[in-house]
Amino acid sequence: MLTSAFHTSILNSFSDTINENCKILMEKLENELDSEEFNIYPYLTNCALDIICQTAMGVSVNAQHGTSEYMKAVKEISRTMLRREMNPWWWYDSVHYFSSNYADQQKALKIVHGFTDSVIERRKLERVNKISYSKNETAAYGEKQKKAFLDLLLDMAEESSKPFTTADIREEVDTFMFAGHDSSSSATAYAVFLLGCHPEIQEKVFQELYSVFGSSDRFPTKADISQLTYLECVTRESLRLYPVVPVIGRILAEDTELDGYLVPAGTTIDINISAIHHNANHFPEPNKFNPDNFSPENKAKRHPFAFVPFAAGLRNCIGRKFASDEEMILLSTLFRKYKVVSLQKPEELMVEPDLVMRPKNGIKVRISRRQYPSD
Ligand code: HEM
Repeated sequence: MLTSAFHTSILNSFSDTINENCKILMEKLENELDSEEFNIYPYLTNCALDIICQTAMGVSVNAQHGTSEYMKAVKEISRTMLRREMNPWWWYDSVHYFSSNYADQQKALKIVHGFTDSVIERRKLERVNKISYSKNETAAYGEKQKKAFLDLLLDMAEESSKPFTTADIREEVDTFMFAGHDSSSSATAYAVFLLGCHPEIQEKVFQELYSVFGSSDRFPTKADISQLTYLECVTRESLRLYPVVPVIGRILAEDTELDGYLVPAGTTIDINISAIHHNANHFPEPNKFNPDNFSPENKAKRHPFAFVPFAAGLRNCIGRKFASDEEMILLSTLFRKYKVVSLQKPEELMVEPDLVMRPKNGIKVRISRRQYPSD
C-alpha cells in the first residue's frame, strides 16, 4: 500500500512543503548567529518532524515553533522502545507489561494514535462532504492544494475492494512518520557535521551552489538539485561513514552459504551495513571523509552492494528518494546562507543507537553568514 503512494510524481509535489519548512529553519538559525556554540541537531529534527507531519497527514504540529504534545509523544515512543531493547528483562511481554516503561509507552501511544485517528476521521468526513481542505492546512502545499500522503491512502482505500479500517490507515501513516523523520534528520545532521569539520570540502560545495544559484536565496528547483552533483556525493559519503540505520535483520528464505558455512533457511541474520561501508576492499581509506568516493568513475568500479544505506532487495527503504530530496534541499539552502564550523572532532562525536543512530551529544557548531561578492 505504501509503495504506490511513493510514486515519483507524488514525491515531487512534496518539495514545496520541504522548502517552506526549510525557510522556517533558516529563520530560526538566524537567532544563533551570535552564539559561540550551539546544537544544530534539534533544529534539524524539528524541521524534519514538521515536514513529515505535513506530508503524511496534511497538518502541521509546529514542531519548529514550540513543543506540541504530539511531538513529545513521538519522541517518547522512540525512547521507550530503545529502553526496552536495552533491558533484556523487558523482552518478555509479561514482565514488560508491569513496568513503568510500558506505562510511559502506552501513554505516549494514546496521544499519537488519538491525534492520527482524529486527523483521519476529519479527512474522511471532509471527503464525504466534499469540503476542500481548510486554508491553514493547505498553505504549505501551495495554490494547487497538493494531497498529503494520507489523502493518497484514502483514495486507495476507496478504490480497493477490501475494506480499510481507520486503524489500518493509521498504521500506514504511523510507519511513514516513524521511519521518516529521525532517519532523514540524522542523515542531514551528519552531513552538516562532516562539512563543518572539512572547510575545504565545504568551500567546494559552496562554489558549486554559487555556480547554480549565484547569490539568490530562492527555493531550489528539481533542475537545480540535479546540477548539484558534488553535494550529492557529500550526502552519500556522509551516509557511508554514518549509516543512520547501521544494522538490519533478515530471515533467510533458503539455505545460504556464507564464507564457507552453510546457514539454514529460517535463520535470523543481522546485516551490518556500517561494516560493509567501512570495508577497505571497497573504500581504500574507509575512515576518511572523501566525497570523491562517489564520483561516477569510482562508483562504476565498485560492487553495487558495497554501499547500502537504504538496504537492498524487496524490503529496501521506500522513502529513499524522499529522504534524498529533503537532504539536498536542506543542505543546499543552509550552505548558501551560512558557513558552518563543527566544534567536535570526528573522534569526539559519540553516536547512540535509537530507532536510528543518533549523535549522542548533538552536533555542536558555530555559524556565520556567507558573504557574497555584491554584499
Ligand atoms: C536518510 C534517510 C533514511 C535512511 C538511511 C533509511 C534507511 C532505511 C533502511 C535501511 C530500511 C530497511 C530497514 C529494515 O529492513 O529493517 C528502511 C525501511 C523503510 N523506510 Fe527508510 N530510510 C530513510 C528515510 C526514510 C523516509 C524519509 C521514509 C518515509 C518518508 C522512510 C520510510 C521507510 C519505510 C516505510 C520502510 C519500511 C519498508 C518495508 O518494510 O518494506 N525512510 N529505511
